[in-house]
Amino acid sequence: MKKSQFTPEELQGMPQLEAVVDELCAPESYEAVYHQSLHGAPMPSTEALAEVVERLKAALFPGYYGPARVVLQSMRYHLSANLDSIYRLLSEQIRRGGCFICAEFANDCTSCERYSHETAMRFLQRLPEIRRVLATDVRAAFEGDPAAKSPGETIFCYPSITAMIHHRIAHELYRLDVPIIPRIISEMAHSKTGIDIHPGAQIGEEFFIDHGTGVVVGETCIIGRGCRLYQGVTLGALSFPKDGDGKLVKGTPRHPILEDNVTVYAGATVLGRITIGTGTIIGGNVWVTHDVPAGSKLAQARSSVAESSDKMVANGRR
Ligand SMILES: CC(=O)OC[C@H](N)C(=O)O
Repeated sequence: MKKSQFTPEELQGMPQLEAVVDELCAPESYEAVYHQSLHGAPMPSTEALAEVVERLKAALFPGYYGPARVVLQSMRYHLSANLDSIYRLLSEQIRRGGCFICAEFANDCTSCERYSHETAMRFLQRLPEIRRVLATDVRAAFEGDPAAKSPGETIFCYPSITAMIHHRIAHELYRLDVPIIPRIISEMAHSKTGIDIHPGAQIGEEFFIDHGTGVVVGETCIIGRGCRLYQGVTLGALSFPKDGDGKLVKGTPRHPILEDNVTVYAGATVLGRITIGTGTIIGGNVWVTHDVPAGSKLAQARSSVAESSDKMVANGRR
């Protein structure tokens, strides 16, 4: 007889494992956390979407991303093959996103196949405009940072450009009402850069976030052209209104509007549906919850100088 592969101790554990399985299979345990795929569509794949974004980066910035040796004579061939792959991969992910939301809300999604191909194509048709706007972000990064030695350095190295590539892709998919995929793409950039921009945020041309870590830009923000943020800036909501049933009201405009050429320095927090007028400069760590007229300069109170460093230490010890 063949010897059991399990030790006596392992076999003794089996009934206990079975009890765990029983509990996890009870409807009251899984109901709130179980996703049933619809029409054979599993959840969107983060791996496939990462490939879509990498391929889009190669299409938008040839030579910087994707095949390193792109020459002008071969660009059409690289691009055509790449766009063909993106079209197929993205259609499938859009289909999965559509089926995901239908499963969540028990909708009927019989046209998901046609919807996903049409939507992927409409997105691809926006690529030339996405590239045009991203080129203005690159210019803003190069012209806005004395430490940047060339526009190419910002394309290849700057978290702001990584975040904006993801954002401008995600925002177009969001505008096309694609469920969940835009958010997955935004969160990829968030993990990579520490910059958290909701795909719904409307951001004008020539946008630059210097350094970037800890920046948060909320869903209903509207940002004009030529704005600049530094690390740790929050453009957030001030309150969370609830409906008669005590449920959070979703989707209402609740984040700031920054008019053109606004600069917000490190650590500042700007909250609520307020308007920050053109050309305003908000200093580091300032907290703003009211409208600000154009051309304002907001600064934190100056920190006072201690009488002497000896005294500071002595006071600290007492
Ligand atoms: C950025 C921010 O305000 O976050 C709070 C919340 N997620 C909201 O969107 O309102």
